[in-house]
Amino acid sequence: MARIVFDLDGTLIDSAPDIHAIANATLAGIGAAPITLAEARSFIGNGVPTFVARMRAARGIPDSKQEALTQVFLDRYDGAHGLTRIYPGAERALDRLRGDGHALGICTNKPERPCRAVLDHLDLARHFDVILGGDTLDRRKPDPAPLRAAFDALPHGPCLYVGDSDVDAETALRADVPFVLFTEGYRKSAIAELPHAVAFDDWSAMPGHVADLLAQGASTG
Ligand SMILES: O=C(O)COP(=O)(O)O
Ligand SMILES: [Mg+2]
Repeated sequence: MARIVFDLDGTLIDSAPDIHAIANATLAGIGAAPITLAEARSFIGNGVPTFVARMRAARGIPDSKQEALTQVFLDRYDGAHGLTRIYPGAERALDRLRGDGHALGICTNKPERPCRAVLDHLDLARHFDVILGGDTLDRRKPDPAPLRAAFDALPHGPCLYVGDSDVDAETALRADVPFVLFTEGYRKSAIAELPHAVAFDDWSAMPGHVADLLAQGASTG
């Protein structure tokens, strides 16, 4: 039985529309022009402070506004799940993986409170034995510490990390665990440029890939 840890935004859920909406509400609060959904998607992956810094840079907003904008953004984040959708097939895949006896966890750069709020809203929290957000520890991905902490909280077994982004690929590499890449999320690089043990674009095929990987022994205990 394996320990399988998942990224959240762009991996299990398409949350960019909600993040886009709170970004634009935050910008509107200071009379700044909105960003596009494509821009919002491209700013996701390194946590809220980096998202806000990228958003400011895109609209020429000075560094002096970083802290205040981050606070406004965070204040809106807990309730930001009305536009978020689970990727087709992802919930069945989680059911199947749990049915196969694997222990599941979350390691995301989304702050822990909005992470737990959206998982509760979508009734996904019950699948996970450990949840680490971007602010749970004092370091976030691509630092491997949160991913290692997630694996440490699960019963011993081979480890896999499932994510969608360049940040996730780097985190897995630095934590020395095989990376399973979901190709339909918010990655910036080409698939071939991201180190991965296996890539998939359809969640219904994902548990089969996991079974194959584990059978090959391409995982660490
Ligand atoms: O909040 C972010 O920037 C990204 O979140 P993720 O780690 O779940 O992709
Ligand atoms: Mg992601």
